[in-house]
Amino acid sequence: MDNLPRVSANGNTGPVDAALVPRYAGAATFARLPRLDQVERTDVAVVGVPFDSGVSYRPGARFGGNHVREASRLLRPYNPALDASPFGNLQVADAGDMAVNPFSIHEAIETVQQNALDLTGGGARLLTLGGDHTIALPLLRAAAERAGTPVALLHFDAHLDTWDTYFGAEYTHGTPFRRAVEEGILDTDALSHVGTRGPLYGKKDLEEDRRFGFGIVTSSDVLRQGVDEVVAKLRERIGDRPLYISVDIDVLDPAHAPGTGTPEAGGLTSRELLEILRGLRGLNLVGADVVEVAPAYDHADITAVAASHVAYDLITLMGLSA
Ligand SMILES: N=C(N)NCCCC(=O)O
Ligand SMILES: [Zn+2]
Ligand SMILES: [Zn+2]
Repeated sequence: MDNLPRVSANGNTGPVDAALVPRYAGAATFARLPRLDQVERTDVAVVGVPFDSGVSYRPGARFGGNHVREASRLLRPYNPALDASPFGNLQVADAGDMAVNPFSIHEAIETVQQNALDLTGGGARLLTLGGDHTIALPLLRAAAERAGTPVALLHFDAHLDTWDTYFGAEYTHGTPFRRAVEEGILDTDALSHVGTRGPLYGKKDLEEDRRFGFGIVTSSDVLRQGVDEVVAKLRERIGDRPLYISVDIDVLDPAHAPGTGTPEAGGLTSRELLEILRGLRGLNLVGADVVEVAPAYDHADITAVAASHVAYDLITLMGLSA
């Protein structure tokens, strides 16, 4: 362990104390937490996947993880919205980045799956910072293997990501959830998209998506029904199943998340997204990701700040899980 003063509780090594070491000093780990090699056990591992070879439009999400880590320096140890101290309830550590091959999507997918299994071997849960949405497939494979059963999926995104192929390619950022359904790793009674909007290729996209078992809460549903009604519907659909949450940051309106590769107008506010997440307290959250942060299109770290808070609330939820 380094000799930096940390905010620690319940035997868990916490973030470097911002009252004693300026929060902008030193190399960035998520929320200034210890690295994985600095702790003896881990309840939640935060890991980056610097991979964006699966994108269909603007690249750059390979730089997302470190951009979110930099923006996460301002996170504080107590989360009043959930009345919890996530880094005191759990040992959370930053596992660094997976060494994924940028020239072979197939090999990258294998690496993500294997690294996810390695990191969760001792019972830790994973919070992954993307990377493009392709990586959700191997992360779901690992989550289902660890859960020993297909998992429920709550998918926040402007897009369905249940398309079939692009240029004949099966593994892209627009196709992970179709592949996951085909592979039988998702519990098809408990699949939800939230925040969906924008033009599609055709009505067939929605028909196929429904056939796979997905329920959709569109971005306008969130506006018209409100957060509480949406949360109640999601909770009912998920029940006590092992749950994986995948957050494509483009679920947010481009005003709240400009730094992403396939932006769509009319999205959620960061407040709406955080409020929905906070309504999920007590569910059996087994893993989560925040993907598609592309710093080259970000301004004033707007997207990275939102993503870091989403990751923080997801970790808090892991500490409040059933
Ligand atoms: N951002 C994600 N994950 N998918 C977007 C795919 C949109 C498209 O190329 O049609
Ligand atoms: Zn998307
Ligand atoms: Zn997506």
